[in-house]
Amino acid sequence: MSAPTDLARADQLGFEQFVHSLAQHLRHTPFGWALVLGLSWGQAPLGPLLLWLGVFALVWLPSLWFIWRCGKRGPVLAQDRGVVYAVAALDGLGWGVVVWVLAGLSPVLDSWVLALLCGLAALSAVVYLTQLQAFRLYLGAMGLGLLACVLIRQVPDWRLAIAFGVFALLLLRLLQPVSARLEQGRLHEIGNESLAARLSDSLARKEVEAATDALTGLLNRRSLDALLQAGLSGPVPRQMALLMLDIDHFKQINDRHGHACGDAALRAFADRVRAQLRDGDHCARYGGEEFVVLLPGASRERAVEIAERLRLAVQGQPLLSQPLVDNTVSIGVSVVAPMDQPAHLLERADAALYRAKSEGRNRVCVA
Ligand SMILES: Nc1nc2c(ncn2[C@@H]2O[C@H](COP(=O)(O)OP(=O)(O)OP(=O)(O)O)[C@@H](O)[C@H]2O)c(=O)[nH]1
Repeated sequence: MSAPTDLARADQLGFEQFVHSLAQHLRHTPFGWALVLGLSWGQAPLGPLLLWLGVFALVWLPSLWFIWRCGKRGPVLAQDRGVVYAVAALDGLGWGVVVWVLAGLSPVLDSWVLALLCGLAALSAVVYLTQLQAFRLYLGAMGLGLLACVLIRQVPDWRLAIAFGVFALLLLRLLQPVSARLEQGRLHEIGNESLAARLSDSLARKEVEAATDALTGLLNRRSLDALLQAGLSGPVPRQMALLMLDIDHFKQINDRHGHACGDAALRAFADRVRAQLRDGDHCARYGGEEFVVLLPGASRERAVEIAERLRLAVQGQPLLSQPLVDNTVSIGVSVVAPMDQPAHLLERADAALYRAKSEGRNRVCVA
């Protein structure tokens, strides 16, 4: 069972395909006129033929323009259906009234007119496959010209009118299952599209979840490992510095104000650090109240400068004001050395951090 939105979308898609095909169909109308002129040349009076052609062309030109414009701006079923269907009906009528010009002149011409109308109807079936309602109008308008001629002028023979009617009904009957199958196909296509969009959305969400720390929104340890690995994987490792940050006396926040307050302090700390970094620098939560900042391209001096800036940014303003949480941060700095593996860089920064803690906290130490 398809959702109403899918059905509406399938209808709209069918309509778009129809307008596109109708535009092509109308562009080929002059070939039909040439066929009529060529085959009835010398057998039908030229005056009525040219009059038919002139009037048809007067209707055809604005129809073609409208359908072309509609196709260009993107047809909208609810808005354009009326005019598009009117164009279809006028096109059918244009061909139907050719009977008035050609019928009754000779039995051969009468049969030829019937063959022309049936051939046109069969050719147009492909165009109208997605809009059978419009096809009914087209065939009805065509048949109307024929029927009016038979009723009023008694030409061509009734049998020819009946033959066209039977042919039109058969054609519609044959098209119905094909058209229904096409609609099913469109529904499947739309269903597949929305499924693919949902899957790709959820995959993107899962990828973000797998790469980030849920509490702070920073990169998690897995992403940090991948970044380090990528940074150190070339034959000559890229210049890079690593800062390991640890909030001083963090345990006291939990002990005094509770775990939720500790979480809020971690989030505030993450925001504070993030605000100090440039695009291209990375910040990850390494675990607990330990964070790592990766500074691609940074020298030892630059890394120390940034670490000092981070330290002052934490010291300068309480992490939380209600309740007051005013902790400082200790930072260990390491820079990439030849033959370094990610673990080496982390170990050196950790050792520098340990030194910063043991020397009294709230300071930056370099490995
Ligand atoms: N609220 C909260 N607390 C955490 C989280 N992860 C780790 N902690 C707490 O962080 C505290 C870390 O304490 P310690 O390792 O003793 O370090 P510290 O109190 O910061 O002391 P120093 O690092 O020596 O300055 C522990 O109490 C952990 O329970 C977390 O996600 N949320």
